Order: sequence, then structure tokens, then C-alpha cells
Amino acid sequence: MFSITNLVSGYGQSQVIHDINLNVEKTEIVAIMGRNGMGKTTLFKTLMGVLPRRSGSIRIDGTEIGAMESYQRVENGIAYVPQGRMIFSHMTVLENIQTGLPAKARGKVPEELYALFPVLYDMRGRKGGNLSGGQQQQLAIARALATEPKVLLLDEPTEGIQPSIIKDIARSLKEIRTMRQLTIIVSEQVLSFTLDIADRFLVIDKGRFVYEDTRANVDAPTISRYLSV
Ligand SMILES: Nc1ncnc2c1ncn2[C@@H]1O[C@H](COP(=O)(O)OP(=O)(O)OP(=O)(O)O)[C@@H](O)[C@H]1O
Repeated sequence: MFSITNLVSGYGQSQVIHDINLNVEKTEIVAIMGRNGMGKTTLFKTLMGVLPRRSGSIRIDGTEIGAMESYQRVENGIAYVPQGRMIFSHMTVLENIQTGLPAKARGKVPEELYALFPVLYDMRGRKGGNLSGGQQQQLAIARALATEPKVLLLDEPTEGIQPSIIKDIARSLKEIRTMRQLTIIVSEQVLSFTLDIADRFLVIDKGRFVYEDTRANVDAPTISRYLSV
């Protein structure tokens, strides 16, 4: 459904992503685990077109998006929740969500988004900057979902968030995956969160995948070793 083939990217003289290949099925949740600086954010930026690819292919349902502008990639069904959330702090919760809505929605937020994250309904008139970290993360996810994606990328969603909210986010993601038939790729350093949600696990090390296994066979101690070196 979503396929990455021989993807290469980097900054200036330095190559960061080395020939990455990945196929993700519809409704599958894949976790990309790795320490700081291993290339998770660079991979996601390349998938979104924030950073140009050097070579390789990125396809959604067979459509090549690798040469498109970011907004065209979004129109083709990919959405991104960046590390640090990047919500608009001077805009209200409602306005933040509306930035993700397609024109045809005419500014109306789908009920199901508020059903997934009731706190966002309660806080819809508040400025984004006044929300807690966990609420901001839910807002960033809702804003991405407003674009009606087929593939959702989440970059370290648990960073700086308290454990009870992490559990809520895990539950919402599993729910939305079923509800929307969504494919999810999540980058993380927190293994407990991904063990809760992922169907498949990969470890990225210096821009290459060095470990891959399914939920049934996952070797948590090996992944932990990669995360702690
Ligand atoms: N704008 C940039 N210019 C040059 N090099 C960069 C830039 N951003 C990241 N890098 C380098 O690319 C490599 C991968 O960084 P990246 O941010 O993708 O890692 P990460 O796995 O997402 O880690 P983190 O959790 O710290 O964001 C690192 O060596 C980093 O120093």
C-alpha cells in the first residue's frame, strides 16, 4: 500500500538515509525505533517532501509521490505529525484543526475527530499554546487526521508526555486505524509505547534498517540494546 524503495537523502555533503526499503500494508502500524541522530526525522522529512530525496521512490497505492511538493503529497494521502508537535500556539484549537481540513469541509471539523479526542472539543476556543504537552500532541494528531490521510507519520509522539496521556494516545491511534483503515508509521525511542501499538518493528541505525520483526516474534531486549548503546 505504502512503499519506499531505495530511498537516499541527506543534507549538503552528508548522506543520512542510505538506501532504505519498506513496504507497509493497509491498517498496519509500523514502529521505527532508534536513538537520537539515527535518521528518523530525516526519513520522515524526506517522505513528506520537506527535504528532497536524492534517489529512490515513494509510492502510495502505486502513485509515485517522491517528486511532488509537500502539499501534493498530502493531497495524495500522506500526513505528518512532526517531532515537537509544531502546533500554532497563537491560534485556537479549532483554528489549528481547520488548517488541516480540505476545502470541501468548509471549516467544519468531523465529529469523529472530537469523539477521538474529547478534550479538543472542550478546549476548541483556547489558544493552542495554552494546552498541556499531551493535549498539544492530540491536537497535532487531529490536525493531521483532518487531511483524511491514508498514511499517517508520527515522529516521536511520546516525547515529553506523561504516561497516562501516552496510553490515551495509543488507544486513539488503534481506534483510528480501524475506523479509517489507516496505515501508521511511528518513530520512537520508547519501547513500551510501540509494544502496545505496533504490528511490526524496525530499528534504524545510522540511516539503515538493522533489525526487523513482527509483533509475534519481537525481540524486545535486542531493540532495547540498540536504543541504549
Ligand atoms: N538540518 C540538518 N543539517 C545537517 N545535518 C542534519 C540536519 N538535521 C539532522 N542532521 C543530521 O542527520 C542525522 C540524523 O538526524 P535526525 O534528526 O534525522 O535523527 P533522529 O533519529 O530523528 O534523532 P532525533 O530524535 O534527535 O531527532 C544526524 O547526524 C544529524 O546530525
